Amino acid sequence: MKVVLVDFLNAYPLYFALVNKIIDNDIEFIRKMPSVCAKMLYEKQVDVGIAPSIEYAKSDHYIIPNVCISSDYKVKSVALFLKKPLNKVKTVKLDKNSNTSVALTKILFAYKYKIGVEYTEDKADCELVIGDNALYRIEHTDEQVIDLAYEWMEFSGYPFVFALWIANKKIPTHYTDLFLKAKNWGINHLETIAEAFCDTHNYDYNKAYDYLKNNLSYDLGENKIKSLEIFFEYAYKLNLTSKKSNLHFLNE
Ligand SMILES: C=C(O[C@@H]1C=C(C(=O)O)C=C[C@H]1O)C(=O)O
Repeated sequence: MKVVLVDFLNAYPLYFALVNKIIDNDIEFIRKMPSVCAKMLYEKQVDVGIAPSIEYAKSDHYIIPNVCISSDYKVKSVALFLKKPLNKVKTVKLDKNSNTSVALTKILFAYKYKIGVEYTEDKADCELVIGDNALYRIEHTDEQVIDLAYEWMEFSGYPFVFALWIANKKIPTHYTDLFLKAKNWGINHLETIAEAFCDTHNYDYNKAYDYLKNNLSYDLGENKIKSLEIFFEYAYKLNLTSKKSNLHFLNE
């Protein structure tokens, strides 16, 4: 079993216990940026992966139930950094590590802000940044920062789901059980995880812990499933996906 993992602090709680063999397993792990996780999963270079949620809507894959990377209010690490007031923004630079937040940005500009903008890879009036890069940038910027989980909550009324465990084929329940056990271990050991991250990254422990505890959540309950359905509907409406997506969970 080959599994690709998102190499951001926000994903650590889902796999820390597996990668460090706190929970015994025979899985081969690779860590990549989210957009690369999506590609590897799609090209079947791996069997399972943590991948941007929008990828599910582009595939005929399976969602592993009861687990995701989401935010119930503000996520902190998925943000627009503005050089101008929002109503003056004409160009938006996207983050090439992301797929889901790129789609979310496009949906918010089209349907919430109702501003026509040009998307670019170059310097722009406003920039989408995700993950650890966003956590660092927030510390050192005087730009206006717009939190995209908060914006989605205001727009849709639901907590946003950034990433899912996705399998590109049916896998034995033994493995889905391992992923759920790892999540449960992770959410009960956020101190250990924040500490391990700060040992290898130049980041403050209290901030890492606060981020994991208060900005992120990992259960995939009914309101988050509803949120995914609404997100996929808007993505389809905006031609970001080519089909209307029904959610298929493993072991159902
Ligand atoms: C919350 C975040 O979620 C990430 C955002 C993703 C995306 O935009 O495609 C994919 C995986 C998540 O780990 C973040 O990186 O800040």
